[in-house]
Amino acid sequence: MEVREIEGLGPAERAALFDRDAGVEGVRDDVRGIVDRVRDEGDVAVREFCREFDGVEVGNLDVTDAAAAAHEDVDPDVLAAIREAADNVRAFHERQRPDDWREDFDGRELGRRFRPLERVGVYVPGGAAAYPSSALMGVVPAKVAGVDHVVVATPPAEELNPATLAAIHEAGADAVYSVGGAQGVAAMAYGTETVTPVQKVVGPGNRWVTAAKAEVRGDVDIDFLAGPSEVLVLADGTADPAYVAADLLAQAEHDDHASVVAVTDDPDLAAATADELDARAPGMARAETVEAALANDASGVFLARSMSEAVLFAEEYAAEHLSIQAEDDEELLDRIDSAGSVFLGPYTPVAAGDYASGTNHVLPTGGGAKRFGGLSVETFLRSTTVQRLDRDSLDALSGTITTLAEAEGLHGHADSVRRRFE
Ligand SMILES: NC(=O)c1ccc[n+]([C@@H]2O[C@H](COP(=O)([O-])OP(=O)(O)OC[C@H]3O[C@@H](n4cnc5c(N)ncnc54)[C@H](O)[C@@H]3O)[C@@H](O)[C@H]2O)c1
Ligand SMILES: N[C@H](CO)Cc1c[nH]c[nH+]1
Ligand SMILES: [Zn+2]
Repeated sequence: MEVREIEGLGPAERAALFDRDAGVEGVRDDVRGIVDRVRDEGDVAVREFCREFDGVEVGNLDVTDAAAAAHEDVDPDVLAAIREAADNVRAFHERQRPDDWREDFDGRELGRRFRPLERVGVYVPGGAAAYPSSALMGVVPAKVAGVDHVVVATPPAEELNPATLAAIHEAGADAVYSVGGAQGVAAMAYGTETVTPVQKVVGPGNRWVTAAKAEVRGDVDIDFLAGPSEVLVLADGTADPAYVAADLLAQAEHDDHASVVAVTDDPDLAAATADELDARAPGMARAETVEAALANDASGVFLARSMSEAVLFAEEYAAEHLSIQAEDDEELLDRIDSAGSVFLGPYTPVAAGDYASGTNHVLPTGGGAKRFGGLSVETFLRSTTVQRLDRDSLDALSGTITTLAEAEGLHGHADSVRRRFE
């Protein structure tokens, strides 16, 4: 792989890096057709798309019982790993649960309370790879938030992946449907004869899933666009090129459209990382996918003239995962605001957060981290403000309210205050 200097990047190269969309826009028209048909035709369309895109004749779309059975039968070592990961994810997300509060503000009692959504849909991917970990990342926080009915949609297969089913059951999903891709998202958003419609669709997926979430947004709520995986490793000369390359290769194996980047001010590290990528990619089990991801125009190894230039690059990229492998990692982190999830130091591979440390791996891609954060307990909550004023506190505020109300020409508002003092 060629090392590119940031200084020499032209406008088209910068746009490919910083306005990347991982092919999502290119499938928007196709996805609109799929979503419309599922909304209009329900299970018939779902079954047809399962046949067309997954090559599977789906009988019963509802596989909730199969998930319970898989939980009984799955390899005990896999179940133990699922349970430990679920415990860690639960512990981290319980820490996020906000408390209701009321406080006195000069005699005005004001507060906020939080209530869970009632019905949410979690997309659990499963095309090119199996994703039991994504089942935990979507369902566990929803249950911690107190969502009553959590449904899951996951792609069909001649034989559904037992670890994915077991994780869905372990996480506490209430219903599981065997439908993936854009049709899975649409089924949860609009409901079908079999699938219960939900208020919010969350979860990661490939470009068809991501385009479908963009399509249904507005009719139902969504979390954000969590498309093909991304990592940016910000490294200085102290980093080990084998670790830097390993973190890039790990995310590259998700999808041809994954984006993986290393940025450093050290020419030797840049060259060694590029060599390591070239040496290791061809031998990987998913070599074709890895090589496609490394070749895409939002991926690469970049040389900065200074760590300040590298930091600016990382900020503009706003990666889903930001790994900092450098001596002054905390100082560099202080200078970056935009990243989905941050991994500090040589012994914090992105894979730790992908599976088991406890943080959520459903994270914004395509620069979404400039505007919002990843999946959390708040994703599943709505907040309501509450207030109580007494006669004295209303009296103290009445002049301000009536003056503003009259300035707006809304005399009924002013009158609703004055009447209380007549
Ligand atoms: N950003 C995040 O938080 C995050 C987390 C985990 C995984 N991911 C990403 O999730 C994705 C998982 O992808 P996957 O493919 O393994 O599983 P997936 O479940 O996302 O997609 C599989 C579905 O894609 C649909 N599909 C495939 N080809 C199609 C076509 N030509 N036309 C229409 N639909 C088609 C099929 O319906 C299939 O069921 C990867 O891109 C991975 O990087 C992202
Ligand atoms: N890296 C993915 C998020 O982009 C999450 C994941 C699941 N399994 C392995 N990795
Ligand atoms: Zn991953």
